[in-house]
Amino acid sequence: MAFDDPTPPQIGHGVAVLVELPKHAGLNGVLSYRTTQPLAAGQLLRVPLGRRVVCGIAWGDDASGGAPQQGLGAAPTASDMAAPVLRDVAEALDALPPLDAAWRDLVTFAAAYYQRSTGELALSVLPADLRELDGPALQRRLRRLDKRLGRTPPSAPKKRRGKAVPEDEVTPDPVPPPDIEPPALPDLSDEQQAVLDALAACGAEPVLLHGVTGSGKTEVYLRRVAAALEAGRQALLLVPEINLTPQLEARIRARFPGRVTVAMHSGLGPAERLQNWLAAHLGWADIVLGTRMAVFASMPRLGLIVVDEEHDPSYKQQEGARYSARDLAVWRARHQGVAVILGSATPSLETWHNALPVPEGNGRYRRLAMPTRIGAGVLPQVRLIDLTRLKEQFGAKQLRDQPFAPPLLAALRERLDRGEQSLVLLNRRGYAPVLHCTACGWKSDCPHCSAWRVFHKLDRTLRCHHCGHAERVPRACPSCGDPDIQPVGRGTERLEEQLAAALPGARIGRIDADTTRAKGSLEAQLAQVHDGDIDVLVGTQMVAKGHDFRRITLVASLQADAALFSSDFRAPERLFALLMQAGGRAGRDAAQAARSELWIQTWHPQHPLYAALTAHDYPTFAAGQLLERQQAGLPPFAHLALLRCEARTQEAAVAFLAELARRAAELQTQQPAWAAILVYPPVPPSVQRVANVERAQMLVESPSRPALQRFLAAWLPSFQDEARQPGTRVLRWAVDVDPLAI
Ligand SMILES: Nc1ncnc2c1ncn2[C@@H]1O[C@H](COP(=O)(O)OP(=O)(O)OP(=O)(O)O)[C@@H](O)[C@H]1O
Ligand SMILES: [Zn+2]
Repeated sequence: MAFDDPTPPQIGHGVAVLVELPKHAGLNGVLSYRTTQPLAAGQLLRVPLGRRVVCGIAWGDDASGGAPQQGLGAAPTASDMAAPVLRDVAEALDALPPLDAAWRDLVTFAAAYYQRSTGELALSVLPADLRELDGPALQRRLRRLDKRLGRTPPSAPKKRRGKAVPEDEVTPDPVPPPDIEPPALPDLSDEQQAVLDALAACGAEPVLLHGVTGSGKTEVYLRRVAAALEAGRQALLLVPEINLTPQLEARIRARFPGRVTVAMHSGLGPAERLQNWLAAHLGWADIVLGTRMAVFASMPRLGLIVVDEEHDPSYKQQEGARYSARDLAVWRARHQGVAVILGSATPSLETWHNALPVPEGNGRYRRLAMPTRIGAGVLPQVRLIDLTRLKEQFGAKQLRDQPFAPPLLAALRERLDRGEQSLVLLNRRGYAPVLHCTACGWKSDCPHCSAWRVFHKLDRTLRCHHCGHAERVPRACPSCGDPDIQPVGRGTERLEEQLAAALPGARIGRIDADTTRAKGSLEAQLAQVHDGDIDVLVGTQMVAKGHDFRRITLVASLQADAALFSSDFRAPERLFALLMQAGGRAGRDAAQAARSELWIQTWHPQHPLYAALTAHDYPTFAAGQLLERQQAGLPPFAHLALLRCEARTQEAAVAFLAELARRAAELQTQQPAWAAILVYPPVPPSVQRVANVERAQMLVESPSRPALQRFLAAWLPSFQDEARQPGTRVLRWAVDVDPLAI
């Protein structure tokens, strides 16, 4: 690759600079400029672009083929191309070391894989504030950071006329931690010890740590982090949603006093995000704890990557470059020759398949298991309640008004009497998913979306969860005027109300997206649970994962069945993971574990998913799912891309995709290797219209990943072409490689 060339451009020569330009611009984001000083590849710059001055990254010398950026945004003509007059680099931010080759390779790979421009991806993963900084502002930020961390800022690299600044000279040395008494460590369980021995021996091979909930995976991560820090390296810890686990950050800081831990996630303010990024990039931070965006952290001494709860869908970015941070973490670790640990009690089927030995799987990862809970704690006993029998016994009305089977209610009361906590899961917020008029059949649909508006009783609104459209609840039916409009179905608000009625005196709490909007409110509510101020917690999947609740001994899931029959082939996998994780919140204290239970109310108690769940048997569940996937030609046995299109009308969206399909067929006749790729007809997604925009999607399936990659790259120009056609009514289109939700 051209940018690996360590020779910097000569003074007065052209330099290729990466700027934030989308792929549509056709340049992959590389433009040429003139420089009057030697620039190392990866150096952050300020460069003129059109009428603005923007952030750029020196990407190699001019031979790497940037288009000239000249004039005031004028399009280059053929004669300009012959003798380009380059604009000058405005400024080099040389108080910062350049982004290293490993980082540049990572963004180059990610951009190509997810079909984005390198410039767009590379700059979008830098903190917004960094992109705005000029030299003096950067100096001020560095001094502030230096004060906070007590480190000396790097001096600007020595300028040597026409000579490279070798990368190892700008890579910071690790700073020895101050002498602070480390906290006492727990004695490792035999399983933890065995896993750690194996990890110490297995070098940079990717590892799946398959440990049941409460088996002590976090302790294993922390020991490996400690080993990396001792070796003078930095550690990167990825978690699905950091707000959900404030505990973890505190635990890491307590474990590594004197070391610098920084967080990277979207909940941080811009100034803090920049500080933390700088600390990582300068090598001052030893540990980076972050969500998916942190996979792009610049870490010059990276020595370990951990991906906790690797199966979690939030590792997949759902807009812009739709990258999978888990997959990029594995790529990055392999590319840099560092260890990566993927941890989960319910691995994604892709990862499981990678970790199964040949011939069942493909043996790419090492699999290490921790099948038992810490302190001889047992996993919760699973109890299935047959809703069909319940309905026969009590009638439909009773089931609506009082949604708990009598034995479940008795079990909840028992917990209450013993002073233990319960968690009731319902994956639907609001009071009721729809309001309905008993006289004329009117339903609270959203005028802008193909969806119902949800009834929120607290503020008496009807709110669309897709477009946000909210209105006061009408007093009477807007269609026929009848005053008898009724909530249909149940959300967490209503469940909270029904629980309060069924369990007089119990302190009931609710945690969902509605109760946690204010900053800090989730932390406060979780603290209430941990402090024992709540007896029964009602919540959505937000509370099902990751939390180390010590006093919960009962978890109940009230209506989970929908996922069994979803058109999304990943729905059963997600349901299994959710229920396993939710059950995993119960009985985490070994003293109480023996009587911990996971209750599931279902219309389909015979379903094999529930049988596997009852036996806590992930491998059997996974084997069944993998067999189905293999027979149906689905991931991990095939590779998918999903094309999404938005337009004012459904016809326009479908026509756009249909035209692309036609062009795909043309391409396929040209290249025999692409003949096996299937392009399915365009279809509307489950919610077809959102905020008055019609959506359509088209699935592309390939038995080979490289073939799909090359095919998409060849196909993409026709998208740009088609979208530029005069009279096109397409608003947006996007390519989602390895889509998670179909
Ligand atoms: N060796 C040990 N000795 C005593 N306690 C331990 C040990 N290892 C872990 N623990 C404790 O056991 C509990 C569960 O551990 P941890 O949270 O790491 O489990 P986990 O495998 O990450 O679970 P989950 O997948 O449910 O998040 C924690 O409270 C932790 O402090
Ligand atoms: Zn809407």
